[in-house]
Amino acid sequence: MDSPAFHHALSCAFVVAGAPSRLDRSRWRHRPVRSVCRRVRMQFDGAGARPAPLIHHLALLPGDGIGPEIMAVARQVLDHVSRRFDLRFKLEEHLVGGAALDALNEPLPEETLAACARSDGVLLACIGGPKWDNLPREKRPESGLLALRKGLEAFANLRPAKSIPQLIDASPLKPDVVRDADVMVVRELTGDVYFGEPRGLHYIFQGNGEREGLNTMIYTETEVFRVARVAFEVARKRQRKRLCSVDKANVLESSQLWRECVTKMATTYPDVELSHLYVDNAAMQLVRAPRQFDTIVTGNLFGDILSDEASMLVGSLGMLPSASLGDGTYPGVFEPVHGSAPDIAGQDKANPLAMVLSVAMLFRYQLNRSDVADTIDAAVNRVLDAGYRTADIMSGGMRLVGCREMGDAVERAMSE
Ligand SMILES: NC(=O)C1=CN([C@@H]2O[C@H](COP(=O)(O)OP(=O)(O)OC[C@H]3O[C@@H](n4cnc5c(N)ncnc54)[C@H](O)[C@@H]3O)[C@@H](O)[C@H]2O)C=CC1
Ligand SMILES: CC(C)CC(=O)C(=O)O
Ligand SMILES: [Mg+2]
Repeated sequence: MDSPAFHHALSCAFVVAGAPSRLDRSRWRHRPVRSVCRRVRMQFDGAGARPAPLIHHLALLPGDGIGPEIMAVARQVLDHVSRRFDLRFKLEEHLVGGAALDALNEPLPEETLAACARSDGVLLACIGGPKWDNLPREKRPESGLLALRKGLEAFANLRPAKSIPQLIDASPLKPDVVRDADVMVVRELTGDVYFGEPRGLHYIFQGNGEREGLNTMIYTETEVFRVARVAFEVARKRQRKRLCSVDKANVLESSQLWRECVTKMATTYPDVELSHLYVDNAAMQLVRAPRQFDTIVTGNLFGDILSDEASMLVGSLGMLPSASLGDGTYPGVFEPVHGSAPDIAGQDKANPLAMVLSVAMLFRYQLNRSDVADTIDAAVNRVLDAGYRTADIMSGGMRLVGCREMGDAVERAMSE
């Protein structure tokens, strides 16, 4: 699972037949060499000179709510990484979500998508908030997030939820239930009911004296095969090599197709043990006996819900990072699982660790630097060992800190 070759394969080598592109690449690829190639290219100062460090161009999207607070911590981590590993970053902040609506009346301005598309990796904090909740659908911050994922063809969202011994008491579940739980949710991210097709077939309609809301749940075979393939690859590299596909095939045609495609894909992966669960049962099993799960593959809607639920294996949404990956044409998006937490925004209460761990996933899955990722993961571990806790993971005898102090603690721990 941790071999550079595997992560390189995951982040850039999945060849997906028939994946339509919604970007005009020639317009946005200002630089001659693609991101994935840039990673392995050395830059030379001149004949006989020492190779200069690579410059990684990263697009940072702080977004809304607690977004700017946790993005500040991500920057701290990147600054430290830059010094310690002699890496050079060009960090560019761009607007998305409510912040973009306020400034430019668009939840995903074209320049933001273009900058992300030509970057070497995208770090996104979170978007949304009550201020924008009553806007028309296409003007909501959430539409900007969906358009970003779709625009970058980030169809596979890896959401690891691994119980952390130091946080066993932070989980509302019994220690005996969550201990050693280690689940990787692979959530399909650019299809399903969030992207009902044909475009425009989603509405609230006034007819016959009452309103009607409609969305369409659609999966094509191509969409299921490509995410299933990622999930089988992930499962294959894990120790237990088990994959559970979660659907609602007893009721939904799109789920029936999902199950057929995943089952077909399994013939290519005889070393991976495939099982199927209906989503209602899966939701119950996840809190009843989470250790039965290894890798889960599921659709966009079910994955959204199940991964928030899985955060309770660790203790807080504030601990869950994610990587949203495509076939390597565009960079991945590295983003916490949580939203903008308006209830605690601007109060220095947010847990920045999901964001920090998402930075680690950027190095592991996108920049092919598992050594840097390991350093960041280890620093988070040390900080928890030392007893630092934000309010969401606080338990008896620990040291309550705010977002900024947690960031400082991570930075110090990275130097140890
Ligand atoms: N990827 C994204 O940007 C997402 C955005 N959203 C948007 O976020 C807004 C709020 O949605 P909610 O349903 O409240 O979900 P949420 O994930 O923002 O918050 C749920 C609960 O978890 C807590 N929480 C979340 N992240 C935390 C952190 N890092 N540290 C400490 N506590 C944390 C919050 O305080 C809240 O009590 C909405 O506008 C929603 O659409 C929701 C989910 C994902
Ligand atoms: C706001 C949603 C579109 C996103 C979400 O809840 C998620 O990606 O987990
Ligand atoms: Mg969600």
